[in-house]
Amino acid sequence: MSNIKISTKNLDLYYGENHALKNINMNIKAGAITAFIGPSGCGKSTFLKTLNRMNDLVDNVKITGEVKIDGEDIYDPHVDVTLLRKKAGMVFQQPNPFPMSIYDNIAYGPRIHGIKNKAQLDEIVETSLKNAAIFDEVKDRLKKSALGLSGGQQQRLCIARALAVSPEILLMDEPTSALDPISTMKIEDLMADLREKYTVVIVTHNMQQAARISDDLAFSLVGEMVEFGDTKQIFSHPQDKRTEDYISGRFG
Ligand SMILES: Nc1ncnc2c1ncn2[C@@H]1O[C@H](COP(=O)(O)OP(=O)(O)OP(=O)(O)O)[C@@H](O)[C@H]1O
Repeated sequence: MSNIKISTKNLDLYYGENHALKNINMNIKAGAITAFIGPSGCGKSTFLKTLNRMNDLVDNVKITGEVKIDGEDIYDPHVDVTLLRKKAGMVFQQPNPFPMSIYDNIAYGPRIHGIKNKAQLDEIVETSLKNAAIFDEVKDRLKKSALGLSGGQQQRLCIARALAVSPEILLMDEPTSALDPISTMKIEDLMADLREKYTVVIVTHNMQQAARISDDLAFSLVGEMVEFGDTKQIFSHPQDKRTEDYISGRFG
């Protein structure tokens, strides 16, 4: 069990009357890529957001059960949510760079966490951009606006921004769905590089992408986790007829 980074037990989430997550029990491995697939509205994004308490920001949410990261209950009242979100960073579907320079986008998080030294910030900016495989494309324009980058570049910048605060977990909500195939490939290559160093949890509508990049796969339907396990195993021998129907395109 020592390589389990995130675990949920009897996790239920309600938006008002809407029972959006139903008794989710799973163990997410450290240093692996875990992908979530399932039809629109089945609760993939909701689940992802329970892992760094982004749902706290939504009115009328009720969460019961347990979510643990490194064995610690993240819903314990003593948890520092800012530190939790530093540990579990998020990348969204639409690239969302801040309206500021490329450099400042990356330095923003470290500055908030108290790093003021210029040399140290320079180092973090360069390393983060390199780790997100975008440094060479932007190194001569670090002081220019991030909004001048292409969509694919903006998304890699957002990944660099997430990496800049030294997270342990990356939560990625359909990170390539707004991107062209070449940018998608670059992000997939990047995720392969990030594997092992980070625990990556990704929501994707792209079944081929899930098959290509993930180690473990979860398939959900209307809030229920239908099947969860080794990606290759699920694609070759799904245990549940509903999973089989979904991955073979006979569903929805
Ligand atoms: N902020 C919210 N307030 C109320 N209900 C919500 C909220 N966010 C999501 N829901 C509801 O919870 C359910 C799950 O939504 P969620 O966005 O998690 O699904 P999803 O699987 O990520 O969908 P998609 O693939 O379309 O992004 C849906 O019924 C949705 O309408």
